Amino acid sequence: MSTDSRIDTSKVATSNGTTAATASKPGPAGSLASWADDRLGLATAMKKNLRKVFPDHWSFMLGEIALWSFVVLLLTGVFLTLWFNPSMGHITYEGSYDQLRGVGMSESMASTLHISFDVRGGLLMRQMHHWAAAIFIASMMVHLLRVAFTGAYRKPRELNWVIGCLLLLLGTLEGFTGYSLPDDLLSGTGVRAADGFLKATPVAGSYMSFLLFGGEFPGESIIPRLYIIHVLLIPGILLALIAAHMLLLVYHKHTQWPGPGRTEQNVVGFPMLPVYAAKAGGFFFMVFGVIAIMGGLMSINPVWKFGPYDPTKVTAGSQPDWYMGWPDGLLRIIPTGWETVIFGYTISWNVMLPILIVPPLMLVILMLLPFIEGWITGDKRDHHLLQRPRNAPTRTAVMVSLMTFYGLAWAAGGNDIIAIKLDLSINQITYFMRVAIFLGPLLAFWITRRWCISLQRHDNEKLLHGYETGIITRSPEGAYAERHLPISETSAYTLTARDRDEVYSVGSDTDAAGVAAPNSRSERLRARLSSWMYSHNVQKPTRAELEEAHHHAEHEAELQAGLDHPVDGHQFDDHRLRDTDEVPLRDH
Ligand code: HEM
Ligand code: HEM
Repeated sequence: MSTDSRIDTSKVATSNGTTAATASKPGPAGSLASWADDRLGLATAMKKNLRKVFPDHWSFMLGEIALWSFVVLLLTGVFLTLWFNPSMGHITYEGSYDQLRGVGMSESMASTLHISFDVRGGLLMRQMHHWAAAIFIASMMVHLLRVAFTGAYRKPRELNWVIGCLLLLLGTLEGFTGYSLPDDLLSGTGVRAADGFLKATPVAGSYMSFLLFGGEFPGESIIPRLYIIHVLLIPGILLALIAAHMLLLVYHKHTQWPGPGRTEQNVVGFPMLPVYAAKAGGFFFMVFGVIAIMGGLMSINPVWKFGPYDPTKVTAGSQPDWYMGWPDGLLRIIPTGWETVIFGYTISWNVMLPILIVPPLMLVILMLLPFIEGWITGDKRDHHLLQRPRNAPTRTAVMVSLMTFYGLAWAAGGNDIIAIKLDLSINQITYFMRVAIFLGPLLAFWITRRWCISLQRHDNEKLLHGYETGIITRSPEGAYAERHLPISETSAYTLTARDRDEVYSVGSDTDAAGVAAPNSRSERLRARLSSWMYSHNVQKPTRAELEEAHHHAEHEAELQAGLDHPVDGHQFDDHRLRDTDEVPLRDH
């Protein structure tokens, strides 16, 4: 309190252009704060933001895991730079790891071994860095799914979604450049694959490879270059984008789940200070702690077992880091020999499709999702209340379909491991995957959509007839019936807190003078997509239906009078439900 009022007073003094002394004499911290505020004017902004309210839900911590694991990456990464030597200069290893003594290797590999065996806490830092990288990218992906499945990417958060997609891309590249640095057999195999992918680019491929490697592969420049990309270029861009991501988050305010008292206009939650800051701070230490335990107890990337890179060797069962697995999987199942020769240039479809075409296409599709959805629905309203996945069956199904494609491609990346563990032929796995990668996503789409629609139907059942109690009663006529009791007020609110779907329809194709309306073809497409998107969705019951069900329930209760639990007739009272007949404002 006292700091607040002091900051306030000094602000007034500055804006009046006077240097009048403040009412009470500030302590050293207060003076410093006033001094800084006179020059930076941060007090007003800080005051507003410290009172900022954040809604609470477990799924909102996924973005935080990404944030805190990134901080761990920065901290451990800086430690590693103190000892890591990004040089391809050739030396003979003479360090303390017995089995590799006398073996020729690059200085970067030798320094990685040095960090692992001779630097105090070095192996812990390396392993923490590597585990943090795996967790960073995993948490980003699950966070992305949370955002997509709840419709949080709708207006006005589309740009933050796009920034998120860029973060995912850069995070993946950062991971790849990172595990290429030690120059062990596994990382060298990855770099050689990257060289092959570059060279598969039509026309410019060999020039690009020559530029990146500073001549023929592997050359002497690649590790120092990847090092600068890894410790300076990408972290710099990541930091800037994460800052933009957070600023937009504060500007838009966080979304919230619908519930009593929560509207599109307010945010219900805890203030930044003291509650949210304490929770977030505590959560940082938990993420740090988990990564430290993993780094301390679980071995990851034991480069001394792989040995130094040698272009003539590839270990059996080499696997990239998990997030690189899916393009590798596509590469493993694509039929070989798909090539076209045009004007003497070879176009290698078998490399281009799985690496240069499909993954970038997936990224573009991902980035465009909110824009495509917004265009089809014609919905231009701001959305701050989240949707349950079942209430957007087509969106949910599209996401599950994309996940299935990703999952199958990822599993194909481990075809050798699956073959060994399950004692299968690698060819059988390859043939299976070639079919599954097309059929799986379609099937997943269909099942998910039907599943969501069934859940919607189930919700309506609960609203109209209450929940099944499991109590079976027998009427005087001998008929058996299950007792239904009304659901709780909060559940009733949650189930009705959604808008009706409005199918987009095209007006007349021609105007009064018979002139074709502009874009009528695209408008027709939009209307068709919109009706496909919403078809079969179950809309929430109307007020009339609810009242009808309510009277029916009361009637039943009267009939069953004398039973020990009277049926609560107030389930559908007005104040307990969101107005079910509310028609959302729509601006096409
Ligand atoms: C470096 C990686 C990332 C960090 C550190 C990060 C961090 C965060 C945090 C802390 C939040 C608020 C808490 C929460 O909703 O979980 C958030 C929200 C958000 N993030 Fe991320 N995120 C990252 C990547 C992504 C990705 C990959 C996407 C999607 C492609 C994304 C899209 C969003 C959106 C749209 C919101 C607003 C959600 C809402 O208000 O409900 N972010 N992010
Ligand atoms: C999103 C951020 C980052 C990711 C995903 C990431 C990922 C990785 C990975 C997977 C490795 C291989 C580790 C191993 O040897 O097992 C690595 C190595 C390394 N990283 Fe990072 N890193 C990130 C940020 C940073 C930053 C900010 C720095 C330094 C400022 C840094 C410095 C290093 C160094 C020096 C190595 C080589 C040391 C070694 O391999 O033992 N990293 N990184």
